[in-house]
Amino acid sequence: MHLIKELPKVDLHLHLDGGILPSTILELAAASGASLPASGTEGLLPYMQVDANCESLVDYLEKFNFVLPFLQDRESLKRAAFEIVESAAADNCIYIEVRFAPLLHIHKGLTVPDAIRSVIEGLNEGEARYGVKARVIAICMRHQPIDDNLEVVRAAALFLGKGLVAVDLAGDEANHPPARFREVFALARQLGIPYTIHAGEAAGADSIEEAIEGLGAVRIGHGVRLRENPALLEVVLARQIPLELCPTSNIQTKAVSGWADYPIRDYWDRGLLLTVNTDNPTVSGTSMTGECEALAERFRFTIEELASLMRNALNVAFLPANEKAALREEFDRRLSALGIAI
Ligand SMILES: O=c1[nH]cnc2c1ncn2[C@@H]1O[C@H](CO)[C@@H](O)[C@H]1O
Ligand SMILES: [Zn+2]
Repeated sequence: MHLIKELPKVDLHLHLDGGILPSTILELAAASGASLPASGTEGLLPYMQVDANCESLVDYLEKFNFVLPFLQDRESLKRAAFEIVESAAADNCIYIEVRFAPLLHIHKGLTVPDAIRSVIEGLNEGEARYGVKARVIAICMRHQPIDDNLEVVRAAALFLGKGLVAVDLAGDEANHPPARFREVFALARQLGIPYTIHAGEAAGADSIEEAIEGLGAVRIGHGVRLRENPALLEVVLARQIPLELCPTSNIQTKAVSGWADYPIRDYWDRGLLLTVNTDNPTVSGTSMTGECEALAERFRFTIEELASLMRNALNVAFLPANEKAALREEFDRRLSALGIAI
């Protein structure tokens, strides 16, 4: 559809390690002397991106193992963060929240605060260069010990309002239900750090309910399986708890069986507060433009509806009110320059 590329966009659910470019891995490997299973970007892509054989979230998560060994020092983290902003700028994003799990980047001597600092530095450089506002969400990982996740939350508190805006919980949802992490998110609450939680992707509505009621999440990562509990759907609707939908990823992980069954139009018509995001541009082979095009083609989302999804994202961003207001002004200016009225 006309104007989708130009539409100002907001990506609230974007994993740093899911958006590494194959060309960057080639360069990082060359610099460190590491050997790779392929010599060019095309040959590397299958190691970094899922294909039609992806059967589950566990299959999907396997792709991250390929890139993580290259992201264990300050410079590579900083570079990855900078490049995420660069790609977002090419997609006409005006604001992105980039999430990453510090515990996955401390295998060669970095500390958790070092890792967070490096990502913030890269995002700041990207923001200065490209004018895309970029903030960090630190992720706790479901398969990691509680104590280590508590350390992530404590480190996140050091950077709150200084480049970091929130914490999250990600990883293998089906085998690690959210209830085990109550203590971790109680600490986040105590420290005043807002949080979103991945739920309702590889597990059903119970997981969403626990994320909201048990853990106190103010946004839900994915939440696409919410329809499995109509009563809970009513609660999420009434409280206008935002869902960070990632359509392409949700279909690849089999959270939803296919595009025909993807519930976004139904959720939208019911008035749920929806945002649309990439999740992992490289792993999923997508972009914000790609996600918007899919919604336009498959569900007849108009450019005005797509713009409303982006405005929803601005409204629920983990930013102070004054920064949000400034971004909303920029957003409205860019929309009116395109002749889009919502
Ligand atoms: O859609 C998802 N659901 C759950 N976990 C995910 C998803 N995408 C990525 N990660 C996990 O988050 C880590 C830090 O970015 C990634 O390494 C991956 O394990
Ligand atoms: Zn995710």
